[in-house]
Amino acid sequence: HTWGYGPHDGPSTWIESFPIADGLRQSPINIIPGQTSYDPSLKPLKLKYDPSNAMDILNNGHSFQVGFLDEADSSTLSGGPVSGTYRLKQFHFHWGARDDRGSEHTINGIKFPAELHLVHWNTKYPNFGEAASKPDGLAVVGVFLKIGAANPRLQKVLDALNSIRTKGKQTPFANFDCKTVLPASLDYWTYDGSLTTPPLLESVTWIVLKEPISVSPAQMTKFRSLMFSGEGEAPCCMQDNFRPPQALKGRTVRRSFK
Ligand SMILES: NS(=O)(=O)c1ccco1
Ligand SMILES: [Zn+2]
Repeated sequence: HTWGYGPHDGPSTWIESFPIADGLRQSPINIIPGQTSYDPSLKPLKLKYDPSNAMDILNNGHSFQVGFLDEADSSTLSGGPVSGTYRLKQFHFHWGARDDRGSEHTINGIKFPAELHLVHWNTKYPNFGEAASKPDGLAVVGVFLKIGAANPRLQKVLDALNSIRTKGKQTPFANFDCKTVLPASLDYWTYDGSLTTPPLLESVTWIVLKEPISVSPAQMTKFRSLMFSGEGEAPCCMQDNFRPPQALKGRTVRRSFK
């Protein structure tokens, strides 16, 4: 019985197998900008991505993810709220069945149609798996998508979805520069949180960008053309694969901008 996003295996049931679901630093959260604190000691985010590190694109039955070669410090995150160097492992998205929902983080209760997560692990640990179990092990950059003009920078990813329609399908995905999907501004909110999918490990320094990137309704339809289900199973559209906001439990959300 694996987890999912449906009525019988969705976010409200995850606590049964993953008791940390009710922990002190769970993600996502609702960000209330008026209640965040500007921290002048926060450094600018330093992101360096090597397009040749892009390896493959996979439908894992919960989302799709683009995987990166992480054997060297060629695609890294440093600066911002973290110390040390974090290597890019993968990026993926969360989205809704309709344009009025889909993001995991919310701003003043507002949901965006989708949210991009770029997942990085701290090189003080030997690999992603080890890092994922440490309180400073991971750093995830979250980028909101908002409905607007078609985003040409997403097209290469969207075109690859035709090859990974069902759960477990994977195909090569080479030469992709993640910088091209980021917004102009790297202003961010940051807080201590967790993975937003099981095992919900409390190892993530969240870095949520203030500026969204655009996506068109037609491009959103392409996201929704993926399947949670495997080939030959009853088709079940991949949509609403987001966890709702979790309790802040006393945490402070800092911002890098005035
Ligand atoms: N959604 S997320 O970025 O917190 C994540 C990465 C791996 C598992 O869950
Ligand atoms: Zn995610």
